[in-house]
Amino acid sequence: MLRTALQRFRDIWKSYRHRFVPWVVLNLSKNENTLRQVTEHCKDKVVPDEEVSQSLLKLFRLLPTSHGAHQGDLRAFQTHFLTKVKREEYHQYGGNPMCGRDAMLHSLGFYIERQPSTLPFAGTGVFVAKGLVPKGATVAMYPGTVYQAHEPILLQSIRNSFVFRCIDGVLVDGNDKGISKMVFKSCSGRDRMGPFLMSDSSWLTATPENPLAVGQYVNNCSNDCPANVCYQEYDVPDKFPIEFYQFLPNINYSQDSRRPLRCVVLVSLRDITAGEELLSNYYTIVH
Ligand SMILES: C[S@@+](CC[C@H](N)C(=O)[O-])C[C@H]1O[C@@H](n2cnc3c(N)ncnc32)[C@H](O)[C@@H]1O
Repeated sequence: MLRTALQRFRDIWKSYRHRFVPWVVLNLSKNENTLRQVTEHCKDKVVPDEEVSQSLLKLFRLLPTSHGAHQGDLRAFQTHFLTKVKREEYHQYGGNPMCGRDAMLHSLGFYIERQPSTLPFAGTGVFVAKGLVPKGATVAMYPGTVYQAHEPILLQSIRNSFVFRCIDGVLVDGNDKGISKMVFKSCSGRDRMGPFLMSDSSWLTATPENPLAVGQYVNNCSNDCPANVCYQEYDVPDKFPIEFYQFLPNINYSQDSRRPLRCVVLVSLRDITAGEELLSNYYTIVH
């Protein structure tokens, strides 16, 4: 009897896709209507990965590429590596890349920013500050250090409400303070490819260079305010241009991880207008 109960608990626990412990344990009973139910794994993605790639590349092409490369490296990069499309857009703006906010507005048609949440006692939230987010758009990224299921995260996870769990057990620690911050910076400084950084650590500051990288501040929906965005895992494809890794706000904890870099993006479930707060489902059950 005890074994059956334990088995049942294990099955339910495994089927949770995203969970921010102990938030789930304490609040699920109050917010049962906010559960997202997905019938099969393959139906979990709201938009194909290719669409996510296109949105990211549209934005990254307009961001300043200076950090992580020296002037000489940069010149070489601009001459030899810049893709044709990027070069055209770069020159269209007089060779001056835009600031993150303008780049986002120009490429995606909206920008988002952190502000005090409209929900009681919910701290900081993320809002659409300008423009319109169409349904199915990549609205934000969940930054942080990526731990494979077998890697140790105990110390970093203590009193940390920013540890995001993917269905395959991969964890993303999106805390921008304390030991989590130190771990991200150390991993980010470790990994380089020639002149290029392999990740962006500016999400740890108040002004991230990639303006999408504030997804860790998106709050959970309530019974009265339904979710308007949902999480979606995105494994960076092999063909992703090396020069744009410097804008990805995720890094593997382990240097010898053989898996593609796991990112998590937030995708809009409906059109979202300026002034609205982004709200996700912290609990998704995949049957
Ligand atoms: C991933 S963090 C989100 C960012 C958080 N709002 C902050 O300012 O640090 C998760 C935490 O946000 C708070 N939170 C999220 N959704 C909430 C809601 N609907 N009502 C109250 N608090 C919420 C809880 O404290 C939860 O542990």
